[in-house]
Amino acid sequence: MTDDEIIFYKREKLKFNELLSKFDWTEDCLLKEQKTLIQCPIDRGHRFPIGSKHVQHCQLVKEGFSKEYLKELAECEQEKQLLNQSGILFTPSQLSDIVHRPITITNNLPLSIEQATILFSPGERSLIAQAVHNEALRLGIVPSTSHSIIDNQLVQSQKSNISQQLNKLAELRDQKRRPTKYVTRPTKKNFYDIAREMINTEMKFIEQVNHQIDSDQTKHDKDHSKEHKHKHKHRSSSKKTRRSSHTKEKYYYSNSNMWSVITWIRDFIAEYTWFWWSSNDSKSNTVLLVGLDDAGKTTLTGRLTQNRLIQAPPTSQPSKHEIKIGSTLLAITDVGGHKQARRLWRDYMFSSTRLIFMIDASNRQRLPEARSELLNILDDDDLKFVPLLILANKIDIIDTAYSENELRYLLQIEKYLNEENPRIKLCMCSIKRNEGFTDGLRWLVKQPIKLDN
Ligand SMILES: Nc1nc2c(ncn2[C@@H]2O[C@H](COP(=O)(O)OP(=O)(O)OP(=O)(O)O)[C@@H](O)[C@H]2O)c(=O)[nH]1
Ligand SMILES: [Mg+2]
Repeated sequence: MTDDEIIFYKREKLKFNELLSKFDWTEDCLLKEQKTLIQCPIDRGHRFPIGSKHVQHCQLVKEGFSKEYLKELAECEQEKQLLNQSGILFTPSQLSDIVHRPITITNNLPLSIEQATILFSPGERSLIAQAVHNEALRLGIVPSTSHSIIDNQLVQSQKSNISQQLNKLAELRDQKRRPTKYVTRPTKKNFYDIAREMINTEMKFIEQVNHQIDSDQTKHDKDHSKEHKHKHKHRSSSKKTRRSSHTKEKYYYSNSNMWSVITWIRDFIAEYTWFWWSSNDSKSNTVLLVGLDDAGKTTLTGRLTQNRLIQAPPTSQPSKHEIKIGSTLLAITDVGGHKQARRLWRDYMFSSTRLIFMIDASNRQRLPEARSELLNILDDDDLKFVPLLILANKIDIIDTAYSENELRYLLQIEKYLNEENPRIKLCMCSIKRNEGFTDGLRWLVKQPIKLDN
């Protein structure tokens, strides 16, 4: 099987399993236990192994116990009995007092369990059950020593309180973990990288010096011409020129040695290494993967390298991964996305020939932040020839995920996409569901690149 066929097969299998789980089936049920399965008398779509408690659960769900709120079977039975058979009637106004809100129903209690579930929240049901129980005790319908459903409900609500607290603590822990200190791993640089860096730094310095000299000179010229406007009209201009060249010479003199070394290195690289740059495959296929934290970058690298859904902690160090798209080998660097890490993006961009910007399409609050980071890259003149793939991830979260058209508009990337040969591409994807990104990656590797960006 080819890679594509394997991916297709896995994706279809995932969809199939999701479908099965909706009917409470599993693949195992279908393949191995066909003979031992029986049909559910309540819902004909359900099949279940003999001996399981499926029918009772199904009955409870039908009676109005929601699946999420499913309690122990015994507790449900107790609640049903109390509500249905106590014979205790509450008027709507008494009911309003119990649940502390206006009630619109016209008939009196006892409520059937279906009505109770439809009309009242679990908390309110527990208040009603408490009131019914108290009334039953008062009338002597239930013995005072009986184990009440209230106790069960208390236990139930305590259980859910504890799990809520645990969830909150877990959230807090995750929030605290995100802004961890960013540690940069020393990168291995070769001779050419070091030379390039030296040249860039020195050229910037010299440009600054030149700029400073020019602005000093202009200022000085203005003052000077004011002072000697009438007196030394002709002499001043020659002095000015001499002063100017003298100052410049002074600066150049202090840097002249360095300047000549740099010029020599630059010329050397330009003349003798063009072949090396253009033939070096790894250099021409270096991809930088950026995007806000929590967008799913590391999850993508897991998909690409291990072909499975990984759960990674927030990235604290840049990491490099090699993957093959068709016959092309790509070296993808995943630099984290939190604020400290973003400072490094630009450094890495210059040693990369292609970019991937990942967005969490389902996170509406953080879209403006993602847009501003994206536009920073798109508006950077130094990067205007670098092909950029925008992966809008997490479209499986259908409640909040933006559509492609909405994103094109909200990210303000229409103008870049409408160019004749756009250097950017937007792909809607879900790394979790393993879909939507392969086309984008293929497009990215096919883009022509300019090596000396
Ligand atoms: N629902 C959904 N969740 C996803 C998807 N992709 C990634 N996630 C989840 O998003 C969370 C963040 O994923 P990471 O890959 O760690 O995010 P990151 O961009 O590497 O974040 P940093 O390392 O902090 O920059 C994880 O909990 C993933 O399971 C997806 O396609 N759908
Ligand atoms: Mg990460």
